[in-house]
Amino acid sequence: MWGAVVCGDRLSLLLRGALVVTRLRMCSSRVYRALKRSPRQQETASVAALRSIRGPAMSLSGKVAVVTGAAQGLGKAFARVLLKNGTKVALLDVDEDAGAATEAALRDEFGSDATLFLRCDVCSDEEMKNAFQKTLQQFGRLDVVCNNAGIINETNWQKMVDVNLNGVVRGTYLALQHMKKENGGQGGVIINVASMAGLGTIPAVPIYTATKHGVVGFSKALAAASSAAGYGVRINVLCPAFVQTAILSSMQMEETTGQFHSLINMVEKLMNVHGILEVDEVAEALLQLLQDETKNGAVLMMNTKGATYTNLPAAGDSRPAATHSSVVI
Ligand SMILES: NC(=O)c1ccc[n+]([C@@H]2O[C@H](COP(=O)([O-])OP(=O)(O)OC[C@H]3O[C@@H](n4cnc5c(N)ncnc54)[C@H](O)[C@@H]3O)[C@@H](O)[C@H]2O)c1
Ligand SMILES: CCCCC[C@H](O)/C=C/C=C\C=C\C=C\[C@@H](O)[C@@H](O)CCCC(=O)O
Repeated sequence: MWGAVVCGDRLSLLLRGALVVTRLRMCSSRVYRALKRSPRQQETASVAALRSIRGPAMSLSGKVAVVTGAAQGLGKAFARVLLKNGTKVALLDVDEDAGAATEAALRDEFGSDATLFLRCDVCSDEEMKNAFQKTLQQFGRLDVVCNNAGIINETNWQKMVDVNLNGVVRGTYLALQHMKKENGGQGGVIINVASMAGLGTIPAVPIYTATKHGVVGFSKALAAASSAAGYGVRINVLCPAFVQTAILSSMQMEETTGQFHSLINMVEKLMNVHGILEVDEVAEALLQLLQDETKNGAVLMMNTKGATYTNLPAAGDSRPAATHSSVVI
């Protein structure tokens, strides 16, 4: 009889252990790879690769962005890379303390007028609407929206669906409302953060997997609609593999009875295959999706081996999905 067994501490201890073992293994192999290449070669390879496939570049200087889930982790790294490129950033997050601390740190680094923290739950229509309004009041325009907030909680899966999928839909539609040209907006770009779990599957977290597949499908469909309607808004998806942030250690996993170790082993195997990225590496990929004006409906997946655009079929394209494009960064 299928039933869910909440594994709680034992499972998270096992996973933390797997994370530590994997990280040590990955560190040693990444150190080995890094040592094999000189710093210049390493720098050249990564910067040239990122630039080599970029189309005409959108300037970020003087632009305004909203980033959800910006108090820590990937969202904080996204906010920082945008600020480094001259963008003003509204930091939206439900965690008031972390958000205020991140705002203070980023103001110290980029100036008091560069960023604004707004406590905001992406599950709330009212709070999201108000946060977008306050962003426009503060900075006068809106050019970039990164719907990044997300959680992993297979126990309270309804909440996870609300944050990971409904929150992305809410942020995307608010972005369109303020940016699309038919409403008097200047156009812009939306980056929705999915995961490689949105392109394949992680059996240990089936509902998380579903939310990320939903983000990919929604974003690609709306990108095609935006293009057809002439909104002037590009919509792209970022699908990182594992990244060193709090989400991995904070998750509560519920799983079917009797497959405990096999599910954990699958996650550990995926970690070995994909490695564990640093947040700044993913932030560089975000820049590419933002600035490459040829990218609309693009899905950029990345792990420690590099980044690849996947060729998921566009709307109306009946050909089978060829998952990988030729370019690897
Ligand atoms: N870390 C990874 O391995 C990984 C891999 C692929 C994709 N992702 C995705 O990246 C995104 C960011 O995750 P992270 O790894 O930085 O996690 P994180 O836990 O470090 O940061 C997530 C942030 O979102 C905020 N948040 C959570 N619920 C919210 C809500 N209802 N409203 C507003 N803010 C909320 C949290 O307070 C936190 O600051 C998520 O969508 C996650 O699914 C993470
Ligand atoms: C229990 C850990 C949850 C971590 C969630 C976070 O989003 C990290 C995900 C990291 C990697 C996921 C990899 C999934 C890989 C396989 O599903 C693979 O089939 C994907 C293939 C995609 C493709 O080639 O197009």
